[in-house]
Amino acid sequence: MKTTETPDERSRLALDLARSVAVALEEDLSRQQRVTLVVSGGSTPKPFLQALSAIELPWSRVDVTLADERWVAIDDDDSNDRFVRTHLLINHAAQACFHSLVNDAAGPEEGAAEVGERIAALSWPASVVVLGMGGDGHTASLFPDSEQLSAGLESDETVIAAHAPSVSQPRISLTRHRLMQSRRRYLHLTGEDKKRTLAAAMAGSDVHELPIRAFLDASLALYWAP
Ligand SMILES: O=C1O[C@H](COP(=O)(O)O)[C@@H](O)[C@H](O)[C@H]1O
Repeated sequence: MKTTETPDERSRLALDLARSVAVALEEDLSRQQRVTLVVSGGSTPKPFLQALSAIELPWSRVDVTLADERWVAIDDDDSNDRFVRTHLLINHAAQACFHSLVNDAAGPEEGAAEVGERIAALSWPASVVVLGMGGDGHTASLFPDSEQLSAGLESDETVIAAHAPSVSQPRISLTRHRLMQSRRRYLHLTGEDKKRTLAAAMAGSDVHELPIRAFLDASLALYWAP
């Protein structure tokens, strides 16, 4: 099915989302010393991260981390770490403190305990979590075909190691439990295909079929453009 890209609408959406996130961070920074911002990887967030980076804020008091990560070297093209450093930790946001979801361990199973401790030590609830969604209804690295999906949706750990036949690299993901420890949650989507997936998610209730369902509550702010 054809998806028509409309860059202007996507750029406007990214700017709207960036402004909304910045207002939220500023509001929390007026009441507390440090705030936590959780962002997603993938391709969709690039213009949002760039727009957010250009907004003036007391960024040195903002801790940034990821909803999920591929267990690859931080200079790998597929690294969300690299993605955030390239597109968010620039301009004003270069002053933010970034907390990676990877370490030197051989794989996410070996590395998860240390990463989880480090991420749990940030200021929670997070001010803002910005989620993305794949066409299969996954969010973060909570994939419908993953053996670790139940753990990701139900465990009270901070992170889980995740594998799925549909993706080539091992992953590490914040759990639903940790992602829900947030004052504000946004879902940032583009394209007709994702709109259809979201509509399907809204029409049913099996979180194992479409994991994004586990996050669809009245407080989730939807940001979509064609
Ligand atoms: O694998 C991932 O995919 C989703 C969506 O990515 P996109 O490229 O379609 O924007 C993302 O939200 C998730 O964090 C990422 O690891």
